[in-house]
Amino acid sequence: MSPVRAVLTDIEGTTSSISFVKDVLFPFAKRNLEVFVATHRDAPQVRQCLDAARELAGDSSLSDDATVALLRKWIDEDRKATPLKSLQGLIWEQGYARGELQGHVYPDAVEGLRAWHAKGLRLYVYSSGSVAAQKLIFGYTAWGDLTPLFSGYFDTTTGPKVESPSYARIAKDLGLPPHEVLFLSDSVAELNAARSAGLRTACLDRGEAVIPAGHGHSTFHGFASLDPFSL
Ligand SMILES: CSCCC(=O)C(=O)COP(=O)(O)O
Ligand SMILES: [Mg+2]
Repeated sequence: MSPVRAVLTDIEGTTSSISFVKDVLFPFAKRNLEVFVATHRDAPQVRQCLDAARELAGDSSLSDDATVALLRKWIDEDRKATPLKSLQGLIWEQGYARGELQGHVYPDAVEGLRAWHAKGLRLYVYSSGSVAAQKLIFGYTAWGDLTPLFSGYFDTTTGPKVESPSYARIAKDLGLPPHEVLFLSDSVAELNAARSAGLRTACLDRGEAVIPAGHGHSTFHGFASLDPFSL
């Protein structure tokens, strides 16, 4: 079988802690959403997010205030809705720029990504967080800006992470046969979808969440023991 040429990685639970996303990023967005929308409601990107949220909710007559309330509810429910994810990215951008947020990346993930990049592997991100948010979490880390390691980013505009056509689309975009792409995630539903599209897969079990047994994906507790060339 031909070797792995690219690694496509999830963020939350894979390169970065679930707790950082759920206990730091989401509350930050929830806390700042109302003021952010009030301050930027005329910016085209913000208007577009609000309109798209109303459309998703099936109620184009929702006021901005009601839409903000709905978005706050979606944050609590961890909805992977594209307009919510775009707005979160815009709010986090301010937090990173002001030094109120620092992107969490596990030290073993930093080392692994650097080593694989140095060996010529192409690295990509696929997260439910918007591409802008992905660039921020890797751009503002304790190790500095890690974004030069990555060749590209994919978010929910490519498709849901639990649907196999999304992975087929990404492999096509990379110009690689699916089996030359290794997908890393802590979500069995995502790994199953990637495997159905023909990608190689590895499950990250960092002990932060319960991962059901019997899924059949090679499992690793961090990047240190994970050699993409041996999978
Ligand atoms: C880009 S950091 C924020 C991640 C995020 O918003 C999220 O919902 C987690 O998604 P993932 O696909 O990385 O599990
Ligand atoms: Mg994840």
